[in-house]
Amino acid sequence: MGFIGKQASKEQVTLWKSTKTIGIIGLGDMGLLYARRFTESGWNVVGCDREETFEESKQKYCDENFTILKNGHQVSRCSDYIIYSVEAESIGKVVSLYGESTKLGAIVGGQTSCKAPEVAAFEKYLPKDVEIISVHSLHGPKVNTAGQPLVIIDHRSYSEESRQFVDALMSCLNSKKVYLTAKEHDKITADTQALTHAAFLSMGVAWHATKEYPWEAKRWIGGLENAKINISLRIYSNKWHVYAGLAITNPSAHEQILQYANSVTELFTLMIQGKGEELRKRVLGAREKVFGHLDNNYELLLDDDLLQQFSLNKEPPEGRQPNSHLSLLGIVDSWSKLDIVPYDHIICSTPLFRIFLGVTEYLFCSPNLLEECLNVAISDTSFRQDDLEFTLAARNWSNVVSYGDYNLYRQQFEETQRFFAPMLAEANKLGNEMVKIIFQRVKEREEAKRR
Ligand SMILES: NC(=O)C1=CN([C@@H]2O[C@H](COP(=O)(O)OP(=O)(O)OC[C@H]3O[C@@H](n4cnc5c(N)ncnc54)[C@H](OP(=O)(O)O)[C@@H]3O)[C@@H](O)[C@H]2O)C=CC1
Ligand SMILES: O=C(O)C(=O)Cc1ccc(O)cc1
Repeated sequence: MGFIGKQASKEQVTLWKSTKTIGIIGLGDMGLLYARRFTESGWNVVGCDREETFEESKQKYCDENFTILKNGHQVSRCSDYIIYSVEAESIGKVVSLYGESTKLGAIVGGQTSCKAPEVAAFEKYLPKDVEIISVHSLHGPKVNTAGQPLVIIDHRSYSEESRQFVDALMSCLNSKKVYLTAKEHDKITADTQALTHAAFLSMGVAWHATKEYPWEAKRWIGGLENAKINISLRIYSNKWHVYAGLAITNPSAHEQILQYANSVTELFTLMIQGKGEELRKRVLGAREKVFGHLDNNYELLLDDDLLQQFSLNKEPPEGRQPNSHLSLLGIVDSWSKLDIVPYDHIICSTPLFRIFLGVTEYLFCSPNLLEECLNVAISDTSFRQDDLEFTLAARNWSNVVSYGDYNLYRQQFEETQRFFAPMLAEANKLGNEMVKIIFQRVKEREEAKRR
């Protein structure tokens, strides 16, 4: 579906750059990323953080080429396109504060990860003359925006010119624009992000519970394990509210995280009951449903060798340690039960989701690997305690999300975050490298296909 008939002319964009103002409410990680990228491209940008921190913000951003204003009223009064980039939990409250100050005929959007509460707040608190075109960059603040998906939601635009203006502004990110409705966006992001985060958050809690740094223990060896460890730590190096908001505010996410907890519990139960045949049947059935459509020539996205180099251990042991991979069996079982075909969403996927899919695909589609994993699951007890902790963690995250308890979410997230704190900076560096190399590989492959 096209968002604009045709792009604005160069002259028009130059004129907008000299006459329009872009406002950003919330100069946290994502707001700052946008403010910098827009100013670098020649747009006039103003922004604010919470009013209480105005003096601090002025100091903090004194070397930047955008203007810091006192509060969202001032930003709203003078901006032609305003982006709310605040915590999902407080979007309603923040829009209720500043919405009425929006400049006559301006356009408003937001960066929150779930759009239902965001557009509800816009509809409730913005004057009717204001247009609503929202955005969502499907990546974290430290990822290069080029080539990453950027969702644009035209919820209430009144003219082609407004759409062209937002399109021209967003073009400076060089992201892949994807046009969706708010409802489509929330369903797809639940499918891709909710389960991914539930799995990696649970891994972190399980390692924390056994008081084991996985890169030190000699049991998580090999590329698949490196990917699990790096992504889990990457999530724990972000802010808790990003994951809490995304899961708690999205009703589809609740259902999916609950399914993940159930899948993991049921698979673990089959393991400890020694019901090998039943486990095998269930896992192979799920494989058929999720990966059955891939033909024999399908080239896997990732392999163990590629991921070997990304170990947090300075002297990683050689080889690969077989593992029951409960977290990965659980995800494919959940996709199967929820009728999710993860490939359908690749256009709208975050880097973490793509890596997760790559790792899962590798386990399920490489000859013998899944068989080995099922054998370990049934007959090798060395991962049982970890699998037990993992199951408890998955159920716990599901409970916290379904109760909508932000405080408990924060407490649990930050406890595990503290456990990993000494390694987060290093893990982030390595994770960035991993994301970059994998992204490059995908690009090369797409180019080769086109040739
Ligand atoms: N981080 C990520 O990976 C991604 C996040 N998102 C979404 O983007 C949004 C922002 O996330 P992110 O930048 O990471 O989070 P941050 O916490 O870094 O940024 C949010 C900012 O909004 C500020 N804020 C809160 N209330 C107000 C207010 N009344 N007026 C002005 N500023 C205010 C916060 O200030 P204070 O800290 O003082 O409260 C903070 O600086 C969230 O909804 C998140 O879900 C989307 C894509 C990726
Ligand atoms: O890639 C991921 O899943 C991340 O963890 C980063 C992220 C977090 C929140 C979003 O709304 C979009 C991307």
